[in-house]
Amino acid sequence: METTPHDNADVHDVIVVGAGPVGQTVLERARAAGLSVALVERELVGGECSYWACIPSKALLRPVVAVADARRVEGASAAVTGTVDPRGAFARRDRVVADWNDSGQADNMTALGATLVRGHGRLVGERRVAVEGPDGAQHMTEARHAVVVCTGSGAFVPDLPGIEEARPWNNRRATDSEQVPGSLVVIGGGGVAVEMASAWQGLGARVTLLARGSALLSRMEPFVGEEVAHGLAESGVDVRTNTDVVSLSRPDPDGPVTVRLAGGAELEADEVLFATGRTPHTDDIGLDTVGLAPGTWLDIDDACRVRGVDGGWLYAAGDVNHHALLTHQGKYQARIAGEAIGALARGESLDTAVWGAHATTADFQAVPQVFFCDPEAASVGLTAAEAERAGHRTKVVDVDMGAVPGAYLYADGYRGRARMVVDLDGHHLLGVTFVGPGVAELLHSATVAVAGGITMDRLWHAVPCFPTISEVWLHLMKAYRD
Ligand SMILES: Cc1cc2nc3c(=O)[nH]c(=O)nc-3n(C[C@H](O)[C@H](O)[C@H](O)COP(=O)(O)OP(=O)(O)OC[C@H]3O[C@@H](n4cnc5c(N)ncnc54)[C@H](O)[C@@H]3O)c2cc1C
Ligand SMILES: NC(=O)c1ccc[n+]([C@@H]2O[C@H](COP(=O)([O-])OP(=O)(O)OC[C@H]3O[C@@H](n4cnc5c(N)ncnc54)[C@H](O)[C@@H]3O)[C@@H](O)[C@H]2O)c1
Repeated sequence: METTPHDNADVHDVIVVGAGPVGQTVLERARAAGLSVALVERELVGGECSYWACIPSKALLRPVVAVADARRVEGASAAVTGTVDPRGAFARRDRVVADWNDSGQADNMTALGATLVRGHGRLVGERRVAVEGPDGAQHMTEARHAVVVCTGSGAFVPDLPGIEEARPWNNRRATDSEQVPGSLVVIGGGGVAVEMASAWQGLGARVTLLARGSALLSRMEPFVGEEVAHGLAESGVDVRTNTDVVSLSRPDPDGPVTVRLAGGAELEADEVLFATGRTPHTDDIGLDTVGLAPGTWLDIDDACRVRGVDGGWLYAAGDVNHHALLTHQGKYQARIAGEAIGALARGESLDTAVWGAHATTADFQAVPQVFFCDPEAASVGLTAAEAERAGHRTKVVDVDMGAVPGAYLYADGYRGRARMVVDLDGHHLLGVTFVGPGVAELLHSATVAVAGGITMDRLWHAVPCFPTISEVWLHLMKAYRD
């Protein structure tokens, strides 16, 4: 590493701000391209995903879904004699988040050859990042080639009357809590709401879910929200759609919270969780010093370069660009960005053609998503409505998964649905959706088919094993051809 003569800034090829899964992946690809990298992190190496989102939420859901699965199998159900043990679930959760200690992940980053700089990073003009350390000291860094913003997102909580007094949970308390509240009101109808309602009901809370829209998981096919609402209700969750929260209060700090609804009704609960979306971590990262508006999602081109910044040195990957707020999709963008930075550093030009090495094409055509509630919901690509809006001529094929032998062997009275959306001009899949127990691991087959543009004639030759749930593909293909 060298330093600039005028202000002793440390010079690296690449500076990555934010060491969540996305920043870590940029680092890995940049190192693979032979570039030196500084990784700036203000909190925990591993980000929201490792400590307060994907990992702990799935750790809390797994025992709940495992017990629900066993209860659906005659013979096995007799072995389920009690409820989920929250202490065991919390202990397992604590283990998988390494007790919120990031030394293992930090060591992995330095083992890759990165310089880890602890502190809050802010852009200071072109290719420069000032890092304010935990002790308040400023450390200046400068990049030869690129700065990559991977600062992620935080919970968005609406500014309702009484919100502060109510001390609501957000995704952090919903994933790191050590106690099961007697009752919990969950506000929202997206992924965090349905997963956390599933988890906390299974852990023993009485959960009420309040969604302001008419459906849950409204970005997926409409039948998904219906099936998930049915599953939540079966597990005991009180699901209410078309319900607007107007104010909250908790007059006694140790007492219950009151949630007031439009129309005048009130609900009382031990805790209230806002699962109402995300806000980008861009309000205090020096965007104004490079001509961008603080607090906004960062608009990027195909290779993840931030639009509106001259010179193409500023990149943004992960939640912060708002393409798809998912770890795997952010890591995909990170791989593309890392490869692009490496190619440009070698003096090569970029391949930003559709599905090219430096284009995030999958962000637009093949984003896979799984919600790990009970039942699981999984989709990739376009819904039927999205395909129609985009002007495709389509055939939509639906099947009842309960008729698939692998499914009815998996669970008695298996309840699930699948849909594929076929492009009638290209004869390939635009989107696939599954909802039902155990469908999460089916999804990658659909992702390969959608991203690969595999024709329906060739897909007819992809034989799913008997009797797996994957035979749903055969049912879909037969329904399509017949
Ligand atoms: C409850 C919940 C469950 C989820 N489950 C899933 C799931 O199962 N699967 C999935 O794919 N996605 C899931 N997501 C979404 C997933 O968590 C995000 O898409 C993912 O964390 C994005 O990764 P990231 O690296 O962009 O950001 P983050 O994980 O948010 O990491 C950003 C990092 O940047 C650091 N940082 C921020 N600002 C600065 C600064 N100025 N200087 C230095 N460091 C900074 C932060 O401290 C943080 O460590 C879930 C989200 C939630 C809320
Ligand atoms: N398994 C997974 O992959 C997984 C799990 C959870 C979350 N995530 C991702 O994390 C991101 C955040 O999830 P999320 O569920 O918080 O956001 P979301 O955007 O998916 O859903 C937000 C919900 O809150 C509602 N809402 C928004 N403002 C509101 C208000 N003022 N009052 C009442 N309701 C309001 C919306 O109508 C919507 O139902 C999503 O992009 C999601 O994909 C992924």
